[in-house]
Amino acid sequence: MPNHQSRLSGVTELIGAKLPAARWFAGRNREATVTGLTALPALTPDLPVVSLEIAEVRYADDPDAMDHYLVPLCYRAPADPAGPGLGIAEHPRLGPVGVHDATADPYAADVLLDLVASDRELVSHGASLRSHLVDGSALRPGLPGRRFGGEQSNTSLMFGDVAMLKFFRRLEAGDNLDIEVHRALGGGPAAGRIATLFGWLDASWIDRDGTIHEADLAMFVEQLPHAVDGWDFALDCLRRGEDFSAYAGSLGRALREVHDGLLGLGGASVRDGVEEAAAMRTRLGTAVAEVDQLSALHGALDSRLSVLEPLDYPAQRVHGDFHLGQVLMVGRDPATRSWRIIDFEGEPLKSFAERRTPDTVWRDVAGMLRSLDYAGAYAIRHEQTDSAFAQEWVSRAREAFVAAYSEDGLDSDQQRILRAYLIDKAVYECRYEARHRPEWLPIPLAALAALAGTDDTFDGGRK
Ligand SMILES: Nc1ncnc2c1ncn2[C@@H]1O[C@H](COP(=O)(O)OP(=O)(O)O)[C@@H](O)[C@H]1O
Ligand SMILES: O=P(O)(O)O[C@H]1O[C@H](CO)[C@@H](O[C@H]2O[C@H](CO)[C@@H](O)[C@H](O)[C@H]2O)[C@H](O)[C@H]1O
Repeated sequence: MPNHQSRLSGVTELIGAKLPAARWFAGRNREATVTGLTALPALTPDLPVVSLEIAEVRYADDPDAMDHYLVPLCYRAPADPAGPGLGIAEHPRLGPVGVHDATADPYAADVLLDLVASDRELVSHGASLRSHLVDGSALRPGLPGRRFGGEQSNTSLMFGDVAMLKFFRRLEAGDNLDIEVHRALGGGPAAGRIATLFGWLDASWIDRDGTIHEADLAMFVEQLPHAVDGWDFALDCLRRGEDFSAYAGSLGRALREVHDGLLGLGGASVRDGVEEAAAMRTRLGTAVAEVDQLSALHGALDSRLSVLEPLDYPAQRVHGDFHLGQVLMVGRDPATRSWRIIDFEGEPLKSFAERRTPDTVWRDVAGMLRSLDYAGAYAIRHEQTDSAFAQEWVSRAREAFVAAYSEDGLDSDQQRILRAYLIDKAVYECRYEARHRPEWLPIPLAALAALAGTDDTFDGGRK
């Protein structure tokens, strides 16, 4: 066994006990065990020791499956004034230590900034940790680090008002999709639609079986100024009674520019309508098995998907999980503020291989149309917004988004394709809501009831 392997039953057990409750742990509803914890080369020689560690996770329901999660730690003396952190554990080299979450530790934040602000490789016992600096021009020494407090599925550190370091929690073997897209679009015509990439961290390590693993660990980007999440921005408009169509139009143009840029990442291919309809039917079947309320719509939705079968249509790299939470309105001045698109990691319920496969741009268009519908439905259900106003708000926003995205409007095939992807997205949402937020399930269910109707086309904004 390579001796960089932590072999810390104490620390491994402690992390194993904490992991199931972590916001970022995707296996919360499964019986999961941390079967190993591998320390990458330490970032500091003496206590406090900052150490990025990789937890190997296995599942009782699928013994062949294994995930790797990134766990940034900071070991401190047990009597350190910072307290015990996650708990005290026995470290084989350091002895008893307080095990702290490095993403919540100001000293660790300084050390991490120092790492990402340089081009460096640290090597120890067959494991390697590398920082790649692409653009350090905005960085200043001593930028204070703090953990980002907003909603997210990974964990980010903010440095001053300049930079953001996003740690990917569930690691993907090889290149991370988000970094790949930011690298590919940076410097090109769509660069203004995304955050500037400052750099990234990657690593390789050897597990107990001698298998070599490689993964990207973190993305270091520009902190977008005065950024408001598109979901909050849209709901504020609804609350103020403000029309969203101009914002939706600029969002449509932004998506179009990003899609044009993404074409350069892997090029164009073709999606086979027969295969895609079959894949959507499989996903529908899975959702029906998980969500009882869907069974009444199963037959009608299944037959609506046949619309794809005679069609072959272009595919390329896309965003994959495009909704209002994945766009930020940036800037304070209403005259100059504009949209940025973030988080190109794709749908969390898909495998990494599926997320990388070229897809149709209509998946992203459908995602945003569904999201606009969600905003209106949420306002009606949870904020007592007038129903007629909210429905009109949604229709106008959806029409403006599609019109700006497509410039010349949709031909009849595109309308049919879009309709099928609206169904597929709402089916996905039913699974997502049933698992995470059952009280929101009526929103995609209502959309599916409308989409199960007999019309095969996308009727402007209304369905
Ligand atoms: N470059 C950025 N600048 C400022 N805030 C950002 C930036 N990127 C993301 N955020 C904030 O972080 C939140 C989560 O980002 P996201 O990339 O979706 O993370 P995750 O994949 O972990 O869910 C966003 O909704 C936004 O509020
Ligand atoms: O965690 P991610 O941002 O990758 O996306 C997941 O969570 C989203 C909810 O936070 C979920 O989006 C659904 O709810 C949104 C409102 O909260 C709505 O705007 C989206 O249209 C709707 O799909 C997303 O599907 C899921 O992948």
